[in-house]
Amino acid sequence: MSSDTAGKTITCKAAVAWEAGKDLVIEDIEVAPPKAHEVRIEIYYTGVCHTDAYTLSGKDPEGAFPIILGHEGAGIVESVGEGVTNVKVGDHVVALYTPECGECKFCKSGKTNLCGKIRATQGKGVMPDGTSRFKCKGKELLHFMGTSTFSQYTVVADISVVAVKEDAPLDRVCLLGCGITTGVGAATITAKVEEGANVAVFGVGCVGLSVIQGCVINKVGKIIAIDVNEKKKEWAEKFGATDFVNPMDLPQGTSVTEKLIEMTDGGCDYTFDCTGNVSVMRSALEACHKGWGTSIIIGVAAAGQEISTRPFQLVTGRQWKGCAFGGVKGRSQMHEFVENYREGKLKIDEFITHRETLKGVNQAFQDMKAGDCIRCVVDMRKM
Ligand SMILES: NC(=O)C1=CN([C@@H]2O[C@H](COP(=O)(O)OP(=O)(O)OC[C@H]3O[C@@H](n4cnc5c(N)ncnc54)[C@H](OP(=O)(O)O)[C@@H]3O)[C@@H](O)[C@H]2O)C=CC1
Ligand SMILES: N[C@@H](CCC(=O)N[C@@H](CSC=O)C(=O)NCC(=O)O)C(=O)O
Ligand SMILES: [Zn+2]
Ligand SMILES: [Zn+2]
Repeated sequence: MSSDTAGKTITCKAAVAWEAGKDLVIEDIEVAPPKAHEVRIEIYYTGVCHTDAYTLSGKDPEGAFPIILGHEGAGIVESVGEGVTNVKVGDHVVALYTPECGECKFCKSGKTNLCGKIRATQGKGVMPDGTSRFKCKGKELLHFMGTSTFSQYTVVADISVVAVKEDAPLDRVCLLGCGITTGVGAATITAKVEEGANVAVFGVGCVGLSVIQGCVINKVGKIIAIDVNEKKKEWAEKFGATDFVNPMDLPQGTSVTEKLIEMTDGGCDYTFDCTGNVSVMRSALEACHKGWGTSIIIGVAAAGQEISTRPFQLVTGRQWKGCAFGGVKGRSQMHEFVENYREGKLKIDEFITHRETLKGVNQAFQDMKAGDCIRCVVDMRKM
């Protein structure tokens, strides 16, 4: 099968971030055809993640402008470049900001999902050959996280895309492109939380709720959710948290760490930071049980922020870890996530609190900051 547009430049709408800290602007952009080992995708739906807002804010050391943000997208393959064998025209796909080449030192290590093949160019906002496929008003636009899903058409490396079953709704499985997979994977793949373990999850957003979901899947014991927003208690409980702590409500002089240690008879087996706040990361580590407790950092902290603790915390057996995309290998493992959703074993629909059209993408960013939004899905084909 081939499309009428194959080999031609496509003009379409995209939300362009011209400058840090400014609203996105809906523009007509030109999207060049995919080169060898590249795939052009018509993006149907995209989620908006806090990492998009983080880069737009100007706090991301890798953030450069003008750029097309977005990394939680799903759509249909419009055309493929020479040598592409893993997807074909018409395939329903999810874009992967953590690619999987299967051949590099990282992919072959069996120890990580991070793939090294295109990380350097991806971080610079260009395709693996060092150039961009996007143009607007004669200017080149940068790619974001190898995906740029805030465009009606995008070009990605073939190792940055995975096909999903056609009956998996694109307006839902787009969220497997980041938040849900990240949280569930952090719990089940990175931490490998076990039955009966005591867990604390700091930050009850899409990522934190997904960690809770992963903990429920693995039948842990206590799941203590911590959030400064009282409204998140209901959300945490809906997803299976057994307890909720609002650090603002603790008696004067009691820290959240002390509270968690008291609630778990000496500390948690696993804690997860899903806030991106470095002082929360410290509390999460120090709430771990002496001798074996492990804390997983998921949240993305701004440029210049650093974590600290007394080395004694690690000397006495607590471990600090972190993961990107939950430790999930997108091309090998996405299928399992989609199947679990199709079989009713993985929640996705429940995360969608807001929907916007492409024109409403700035509203989606506002929604995200309002505190009552878990995920907003943008319909890229509606203006
Ligand atoms: N490593 C990775 O691969 C990935 C990392 N991320 C990162 O993960 C983080 C979470 O993402 P997401 O779930 O979408 O974000 P959300 O903002 O939706 O969730 C974070 C939650 O943490 C709460 N919070 C803020 N400060 C504190 C605090 N001091 N103590 C307890 N809770 C607090 C927020 O409350 P309030 O609503 O009041 O602000 C909010 O409810 C972000 O930093 C994001 O960039 C996301 C995806 C992938
Ligand atoms: N560019 C930032 C780092 C941002 C970051 O950590 N991104 C995560 C995914 S967050 C998704 O919403 C990630 O994949 N990290 C691994 C990587 O290789 O980028 C900075 O420079 O601080
Ligand atoms: Zn994300
Ligand atoms: Zn690789």
